[in-house]
Amino acid sequence: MSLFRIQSSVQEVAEAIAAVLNVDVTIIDEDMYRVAATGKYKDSIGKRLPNSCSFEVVAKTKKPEIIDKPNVSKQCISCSLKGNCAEMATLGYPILNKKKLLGVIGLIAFNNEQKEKIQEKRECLLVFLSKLGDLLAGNVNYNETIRDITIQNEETRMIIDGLDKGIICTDKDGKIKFVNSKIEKYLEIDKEKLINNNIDNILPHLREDQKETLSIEKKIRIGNKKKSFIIRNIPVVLEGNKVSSILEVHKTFDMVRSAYKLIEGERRIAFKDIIGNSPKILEVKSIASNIASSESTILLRGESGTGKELFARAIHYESDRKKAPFIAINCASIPDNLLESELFGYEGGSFTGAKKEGQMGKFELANGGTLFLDEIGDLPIHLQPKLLRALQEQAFMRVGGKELININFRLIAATNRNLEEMVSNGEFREDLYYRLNVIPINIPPLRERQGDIDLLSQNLLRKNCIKLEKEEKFYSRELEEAFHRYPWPGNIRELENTVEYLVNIVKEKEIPFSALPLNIKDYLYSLNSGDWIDKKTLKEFMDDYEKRILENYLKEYGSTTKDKEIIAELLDINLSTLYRKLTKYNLQ
Ligand SMILES: Nc1ncnc2c1ncn2[C@@H]1O[C@H](COP(=O)(O)OP(=O)(O)OP(=O)(O)O)[C@@H](O)[C@H]1O
Repeated sequence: MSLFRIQSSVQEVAEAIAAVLNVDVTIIDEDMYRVAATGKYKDSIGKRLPNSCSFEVVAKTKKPEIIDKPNVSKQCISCSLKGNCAEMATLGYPILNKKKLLGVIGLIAFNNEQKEKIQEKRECLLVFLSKLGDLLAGNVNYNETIRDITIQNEETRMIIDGLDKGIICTDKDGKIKFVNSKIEKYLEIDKEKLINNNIDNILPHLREDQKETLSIEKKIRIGNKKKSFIIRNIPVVLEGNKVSSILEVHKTFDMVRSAYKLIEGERRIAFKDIIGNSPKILEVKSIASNIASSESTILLRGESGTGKELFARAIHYESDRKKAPFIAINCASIPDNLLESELFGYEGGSFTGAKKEGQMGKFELANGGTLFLDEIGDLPIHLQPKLLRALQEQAFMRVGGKELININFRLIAATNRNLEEMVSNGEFREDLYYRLNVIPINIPPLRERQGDIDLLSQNLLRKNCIKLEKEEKFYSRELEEAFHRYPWPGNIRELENTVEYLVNIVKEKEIPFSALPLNIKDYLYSLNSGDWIDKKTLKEFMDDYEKRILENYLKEYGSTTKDKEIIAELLDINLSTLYRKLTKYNLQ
């Protein structure tokens, strides 16, 4: 087969030999097919030789063979042409490539003159044919190397074409040598116009001289729009000199999505994950799932820990935006002076401490998806007009930026503050209030959803036993009663923490009332409401007393490290004992 790949060169070699020696020449491959031939056999190129012909013996033994009495010689015994062969003498020489047979060169005499030549010049001919065999083997090797490289190139091209990023390869002077199809699509320019063009004409100011990998964000005008890309410039350095560059071009939007998927992947919430079947929570779930696919702004209201963020996530993941990011930011947890750049991003060098290359804000990150602004009541008044504009125009400017950035996001805001009162006190802009309050959803506190307490507490108990690798536990009757009587000011978050605490500290299967954190027990004792509760033990009375003493000292002397040193000295206990007790009573 390999000789057929270079058939035209093989034919040239056959003709050259025939011209020099004035004999007929046939060259066959390892399967006994005639690859090239001169004279009588020219018409049989491509056909198989007669079965058991003498050249088959050469192929088998990989040794040269001269036959000067065809039809009668022992090598011709089993030839299918025996008795009818017109050949008067043959010389077969194996073509070997690293001991592997590629074929046979055969010289054939049809008259006495040719026969004598083969017989007389036998030694010379063997040397000559060995050189020509090497030449043909070299040609086959070369051809196979070229073929391997072509296949490899094609495979590499297909891999690079299949990447979900654009690739440009330039030489050391910035001339474009290669681009993949993604680049044509991103830049909306044909490959032909890119190849041999200089990169500076396509993506200017990339610091072509750099020798280490650099990433930059770049806005490029494509048609009448500016699009944002993140470009990684990777120099290819050989023996200390840059020989070419590979540019990886990502759509900023795609990068943000992939980063988001990495971080956010496991925090998907569906309405079915929101535990509760009290009529109040069922109603809220039904409203929320009905409006999940709408584009309108939602304002979630409810006390801290009632599940506002959980609802926001469920709305996002049940909306058409579910494949795009859900970006949450708590307006109360970021200092006023940083909030604007966190929300809207900034351009490089716009303030002291800013990154040179600038940074995206939450609005840009949420592009295509949902932005969840928690504690919206804490959004400083000076940022409120900017949020209002971004909401109305779906566009904004980065801090220090001059260009409007268009985005597409849905806003879900949440608060536990009385926004109406804030509006009338001038602390919250009325126009923004109305813009946010398009679909208000109130999430009831846990104390108003008594029916959900058992469901939630049982579910949390199971989850925590598994998480903390504890054997299965159950609540005592008093503890279940306590869960219902306690008003849960911290709502489900407080219930979650309480159950985790109980599973951590109780070794027995049954969790008793006495294991509850002191503040909850104190509250329930203070209710003084009947005999459902376990009686306080002496230890609990003593703990209460100790706690009250410590509270009074902290009130009187303060709670800095220095103050605590003074308190420990006055009470004549070690500082470490004081810290232990403060932790025990939740007074740190
Ligand atoms: N119905 C519920 N089922 C299961 N877990 C819940 C439920 N509601 C809330 N949680 C859990 O309670 C915790 C607090 O919920 P979340 O953060 O959504 O409350 P929030 O109202 O946004 O609180 P904050 O106002 O303090 O930000 C979370 O760990 C959440 O998973």
